[in-house]
Order: sequence, then structure tokens, then C-alpha cells
Amino acid sequence: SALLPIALVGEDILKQQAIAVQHFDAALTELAQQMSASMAAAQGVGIAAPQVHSPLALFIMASRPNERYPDAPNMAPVVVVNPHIIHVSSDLVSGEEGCLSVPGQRFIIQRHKTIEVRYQNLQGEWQQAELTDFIARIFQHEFDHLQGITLLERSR
Ligand SMILES: O=C(O)C[C@@H](Cc1ccccc1)C(=O)SCC(=O)c1ccccc1
Ligand SMILES: [Zn+2]
Repeated sequence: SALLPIALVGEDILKQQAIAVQHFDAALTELAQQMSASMAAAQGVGIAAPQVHSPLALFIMASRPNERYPDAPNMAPVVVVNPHIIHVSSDLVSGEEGCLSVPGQRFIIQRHKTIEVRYQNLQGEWQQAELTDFIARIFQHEFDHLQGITLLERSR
């Protein structure tokens, strides 16, 4: 799939509240495929639609072991549509994050250790899951992007 240009922090698209996906059609699938390819090309572990200039409530998350999270699970990319965070643990964990929209910088960010989430897949079927550690971190980072929030607003 074509690689999509990635919005950089400061661009308006990254400050907006994403719009709920209503049509689970071929265009949505094509966008998800292009996002996956763009994420892989940028060596990311996640990417949100606003980062590729689409205002839709959609992101991809894909965990892999890396130098900062050597025990992170190897996870095939998951397409997350219209996500909700239902419950968050009181436990917070600080960890290093990067952002494809803030290239070349790393931030120490506090996140909830465990979260309960609901979202739709590309067929519109609702999924519910409990996520923890690095995958919960990625979900919270991408979920922030759908609310117009980037790392810069979270790192003090
Ligand atoms: O900007 C994005 O959404 C992608 C971002 C996702 C993310 C990374 C780390 C923690 C939470 C969310 C990235 O993939 S940044 C680059 C990267 O590949 C990376 C950075 C730190 C650890 C592991 C990978
Ligand atoms: Zn980001």
C-alpha cells in the first residue's frame, strides 16, 4: 500500500477530536492497510488516523520487543476502531515513549498499568479486552491522539 505522509506536532489535524467511524467498508480497510504500511516503514509500534491526516477514530497497535521494552510481546498489528476506555487501574507506570509526530525525541510518560477497553474491528464487531504494560501504554498513547492529545501535553 502507498505510504502516507505523517503529520508533525503543531499541525491542526493532531489537535482535533476524531470522528466516529460509521461505514465499515472497503475504503476503511484500505486506510487501515495504508496506516499499517506507514507504521511499519516508520518502525512504529502504533499509528493513529489523525497522524496520516485522517480525522477518523481509528488506530493500529502492534507490540514487538525493543531495546526499551525487551520483554514486550510480539503482537500482530491490531486495528482498533471507535475505542472506549472502560476502566483504568489506579497503578501508574512511568515509561519511555516516542511519537512519529515528534521525530527524534523520547519522553518519560506515566500511564495506567492496566486498562479495560472496548473497540470495533474492521468488520464492525465489538471487542472487549484487558490490556496491561507495554500494550496498555501503546493503546493509551494512540487513544490520546484520537482526543487531540500528544506526548507534549503529557510530559511535564
Ligand atoms: O506516534 C505514535 O503513535 C507511534 C509511537 C507509539 C508508541 C511508542 C512507544 C510507547 C507508546 C506508543 C511509536 O511507535 S514511537 C517509535 C517506536 O517505534 C518506539 C518507541 C519507544 C519504544 C518502542 C518503540
Ligand atoms: Zn504518537
